[in-house]
Amino acid sequence: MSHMSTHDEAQVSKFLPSPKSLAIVGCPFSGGQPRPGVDQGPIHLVEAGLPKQLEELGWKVHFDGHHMFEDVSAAVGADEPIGLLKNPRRVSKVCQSVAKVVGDHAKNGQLPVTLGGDHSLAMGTISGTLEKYPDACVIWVDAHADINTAETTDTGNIHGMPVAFLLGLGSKIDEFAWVKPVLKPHRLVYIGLRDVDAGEKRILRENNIKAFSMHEVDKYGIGRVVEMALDHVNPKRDLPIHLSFDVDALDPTVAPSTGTPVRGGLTFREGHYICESIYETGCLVALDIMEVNPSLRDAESVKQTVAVGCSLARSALGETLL
Ligand SMILES: NC(=[NH2+])NCCC[C@H](N)C(=O)O
Ligand SMILES: [Mn+2]
Ligand SMILES: [Mn+2]
Repeated sequence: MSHMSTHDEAQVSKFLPSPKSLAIVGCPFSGGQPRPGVDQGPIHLVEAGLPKQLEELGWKVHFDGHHMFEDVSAAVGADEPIGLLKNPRRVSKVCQSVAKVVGDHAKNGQLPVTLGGDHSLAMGTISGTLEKYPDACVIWVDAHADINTAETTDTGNIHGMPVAFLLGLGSKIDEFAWVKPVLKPHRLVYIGLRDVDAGEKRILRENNIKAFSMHEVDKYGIGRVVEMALDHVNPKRDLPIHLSFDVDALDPTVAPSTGTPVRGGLTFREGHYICESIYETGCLVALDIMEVNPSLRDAESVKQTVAVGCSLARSALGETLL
């Protein structure tokens, strides 16, 4: 049964030194989208006990407070839109500083766990990861593709655009010149998509980007989908993996407190299965948990969404059911 071996073998990391060590990068930032409150996501995740939960999984956990970005905001001042793009300078500066923090942790041999905050932050986290691991692949779990360019965006919300910046798509914007086109289309795969704009569908097609929408999850089941996704970006399971998890990939009944919920999403188990399987590869080098917004919906929904954010992180970092 060697083909079924991974689940019961304690998988050691292929890229991190031991003892295994992670750094929580709390990013209370909401400038990539219009709804206030998503900046409180990381604060709630930490207050719910995430650092201690990860310690209990055997990680040495570094957390020295959230990154407040005050200096950045002060330096930016008034932030007029550039074309349709909202808060462009603030988003750019914050992501640039996140890239530095994440990159430094990665270079120290720590696994950065970035807590959002809105998904524009992934422009920073993935830039940081790729600086240390240039051949890393990205698994993007989301209801949305977040691959709009300055030309295709309808909303101007930059949390719908980070992937385009990382791939170097769309017109160049001076304020984002620090974002290098470090990600290659064949090193990116999506799981969970179900609300993709027309312009984004064209971009996915034209760039041959592999995506497993909810249609494929229904058709093949999550087990096959994760296997096919890994076979696409990491066929030999020898490349580092950056997992960027937007909680709106989950069905709104599972993760209600998020800014752009879309019905028909991943079940609780499907979401956790993705995280568990990626941990089992031994290739995970960075994790993002994004778009928890504790100011949306009722108190019970908030508690549920924060708890699910914590449990996704635990699953990606080694928690098993048995
Ligand atoms: N990270 C997210 N929740 N993104 C939602 C993006 C929605 C839409 N496609 C937009 O560009 O505005
Ligand atoms: Mn999303
Ligand atoms: Mn997203």
